[in-house]
Amino acid sequence: MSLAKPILLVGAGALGSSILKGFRVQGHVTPSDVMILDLKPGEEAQAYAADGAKLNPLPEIWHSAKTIILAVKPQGWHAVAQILNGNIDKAAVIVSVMAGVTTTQLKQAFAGHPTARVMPTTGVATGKGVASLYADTVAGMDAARGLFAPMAQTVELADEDQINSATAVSGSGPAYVYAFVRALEKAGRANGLSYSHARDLARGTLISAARLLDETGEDPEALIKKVASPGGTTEAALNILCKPGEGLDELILASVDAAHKRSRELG
Ligand SMILES: NC(=O)C1=CN([C@@H]2O[C@H](COP(=O)(O)OP(=O)(O)OC[C@H]3O[C@@H](n4cnc5c(N)ncnc54)[C@H](O)[C@@H]3O)[C@@H](O)[C@H]2O)C=CC1
Ligand SMILES: O=C(O)[C@@H]1CCC=N1
Repeated sequence: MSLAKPILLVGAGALGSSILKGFRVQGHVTPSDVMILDLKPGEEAQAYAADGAKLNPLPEIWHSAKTIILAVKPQGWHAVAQILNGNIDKAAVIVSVMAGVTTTQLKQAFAGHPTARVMPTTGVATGKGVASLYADTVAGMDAARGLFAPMAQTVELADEDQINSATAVSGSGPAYVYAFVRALEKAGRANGLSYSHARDLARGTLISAARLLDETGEDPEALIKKVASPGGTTEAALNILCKPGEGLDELILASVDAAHKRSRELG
């Protein structure tokens, strides 16, 4: 797994900062390996600069970058491509984490550069994210792996179109899980728990359930059976939550379909 440095990160917002945190946690990229371009650098970008990263360096310096991560919004990336072009090394690998922007579009904007697409989760910040990778060249896939394999469980996609599905399931997925925790917390309060107890119980339930999923490797179905006693409280809840035809399965399917559709539109 080879990762060519220095790295130029364009966009250090929610995801860009998570990537920077993941570099720090895993140590595979150090602040001195990094240049950051951001119009409004936040806390993490500033902390990197304090530790030796170059923050908003002059364009002359961008030429030294061997790997360039594009982490701006899909709506703003054309402006970034215009600014970068002519100021970057022809061999630099372009790694896009942007939803929707296709390899064809990247290659039009960055002619001659190897490219890769990655759909990470913000969980890379802890060194334990999830990332789907797609590249049509060895150089592109090497860069994507080198950046993300140390801080994420990676899935390598052979078909670029599947990155839209990966975006809808895992890129956006953490927000679905947080929405569930929020709903459980609200329901706890509605059922008489104090604010702090409802909060602790909802969060703790997610974290302990996720640990079991991870540590046992068991299917959700088997784990559900271990919680739900026949005729018990869980079954009473699941009869509503998973009501055939109008329960969670249908709601998640419709939600993922909507995200998938939006991912295609963003390109
Ligand atoms: N937030 C997430 O969970 C995920 C986001 N993504 C993708 O990551 C990309 C970034 O998303 P977020 O980090 O959520 O957005 P964000 O809005 O938090 O961050 C974007 C950053 O880009 C900077 N920026 C904008 N225009 C710029 C320019 N011309 N030059 C330099 N910096 C510029 C902004 O100041 C901001 O800090 C998007 O394309 C999104 O599709 C992908 C997977 C997950
Ligand atoms: O909401 C979005 O468009 C981005 C892509 C996946 C997660 N956040």
